[in-house]
Amino acid sequence: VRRTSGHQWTCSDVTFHCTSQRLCEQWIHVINEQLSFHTNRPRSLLVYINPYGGKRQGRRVYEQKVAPLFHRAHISADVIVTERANHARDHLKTEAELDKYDGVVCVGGDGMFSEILHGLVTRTQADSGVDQDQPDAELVPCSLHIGIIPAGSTDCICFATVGTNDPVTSALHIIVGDSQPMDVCSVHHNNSFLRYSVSLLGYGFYGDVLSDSERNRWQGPARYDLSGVKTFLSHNYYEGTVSFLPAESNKGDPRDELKLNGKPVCLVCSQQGSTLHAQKYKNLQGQERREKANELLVIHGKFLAINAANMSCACPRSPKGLSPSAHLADGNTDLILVRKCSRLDFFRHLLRHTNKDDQFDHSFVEVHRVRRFRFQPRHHELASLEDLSEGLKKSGFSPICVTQTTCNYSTTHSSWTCDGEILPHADIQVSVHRQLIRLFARGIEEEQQQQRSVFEDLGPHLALEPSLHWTVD
Ligand SMILES: CCCCCCCCCCCCC/C=C/[C@@H](O)[C@H](COP(=O)(O)O)NC(=O)CCCCC
Ligand SMILES: Nc1ncnc2c1ncn2[C@@H]1O[C@H](COP(=O)(O)OP(=O)(O)O)[C@@H](O)[C@H]1O
Ligand SMILES: [Ca+2]
Repeated sequence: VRRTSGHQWTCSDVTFHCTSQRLCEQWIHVINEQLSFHTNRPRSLLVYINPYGGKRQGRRVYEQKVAPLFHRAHISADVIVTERANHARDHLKTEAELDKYDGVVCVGGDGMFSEILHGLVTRTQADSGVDQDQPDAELVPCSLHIGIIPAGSTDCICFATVGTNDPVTSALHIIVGDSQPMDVCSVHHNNSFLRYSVSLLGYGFYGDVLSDSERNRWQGPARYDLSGVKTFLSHNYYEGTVSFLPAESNKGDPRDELKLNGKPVCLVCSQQGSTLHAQKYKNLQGQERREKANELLVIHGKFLAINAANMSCACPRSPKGLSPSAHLADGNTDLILVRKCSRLDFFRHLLRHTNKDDQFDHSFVEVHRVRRFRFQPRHHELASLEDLSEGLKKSGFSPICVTQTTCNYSTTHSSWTCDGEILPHADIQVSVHRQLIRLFARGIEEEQQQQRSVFEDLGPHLALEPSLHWTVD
């Protein structure tokens, strides 16, 4: 494996020249033996392909770019091309013989990943007798790793855990057996389970974009641009109450400039992080400790967007993501509240998702790292009445704003987008489950890490004797 630019990996060949046939056979034997010590590397995978994701290239991408690499790496793969939505989820939940596999691979976008996530997590809880309807249930982590071959529209989960949306790079991360733990949010409504989420839970702006874009799915990835512009012009805001349990103090702040975000050595995501915290925590006395651990903060307001980013949500549209310092595996999600503001201010904020400026540095934006939160929309009728009187006061606004204010009367509720799927309820409770799943990935590598050979990362097993004469093509 060779690293190229922009976090991409390619396959590279190494040719060994030996002085005799016997020596050559010895080397082949030793190399195969050493490779067999790499128990992390998968040998058998279950692959689901969504043929309709993104630009409908999933099948071609798998057959032409990924299957030949799996074959070379002696990985066997059982492939299922899905025939309907939720085919992969249902198969994983009830039928799949999971004992036969070292991992599950999805070829598609975030929606397809979400199917695999639901299939595996639900199956694991059912097998372990855990009731996922209980919001405070302690969920059992999944034993199988998940690999993502990006072939969807946004592919944010792949981008934010690998650093690029390239099928060959993802296939190579699977082949070398990389492992990246990931937090999963559970979403409940009135104490009954709705969905799991790993990337963005968005109410208001992003929820509206998703709801609108579903009607134009035939446009492929471009549907988000059209709906993005329409939703921005609508400038709808929504009233409600957000209550949340803040993260423990050692988990950093969403406005930190963290260099180790999501990396294997990241103290916040690793076990050391919890130990550091335990030490600090001991200093709090009994009663005070219990209060601090369960103190809910409550914020009431009118919001253009409420976003819970369980990871950075970096993607090609937003290379740093909605919350650049969010961790992949710290047990928290970053709750971003964008209050009602002018259209121009909201545009400035959105623009910062696409460049290096700090998107939280606005008076109308606040961000909190949280373990749990709840959102309750304001009661429909009350909100309509108040919006009506406010709309009249606003008659000095530009024509487009006046027209839209009229539209706001009927749109007091938005919808939540949950990794690109629309939730049926606005009143939700969300809890983060730390490191519930593991991906075949390693987080986005720093520049220095990228200079290293992937062989160095594989550790001492592949440190070949220097007496061998070899050339690299
Ligand atoms: C002035 C220009 C403003 C442009 C702002 C663009 C900011 C984009 C941030 C996107 C964050 C996306 C987080 C991930 C969401 C995906 O899970 C979801 C489904 O993905 P998939 O199944 O692969 O289609 N995608 C979206 O929600 C798309 C949002 C696009 C909003 C413009
Ligand atoms: N064979 C199929 N036919 C129709 N829909 C499917 C099929 N397989 C999966 N899906 C659904 O397609 C939706 C979008 O899939 P995804 O791969 O995320 O593509 P995109 O990124 O373009 O949204 C998901 O909700 C998934 O459940
Ligand atoms: Ca997290």
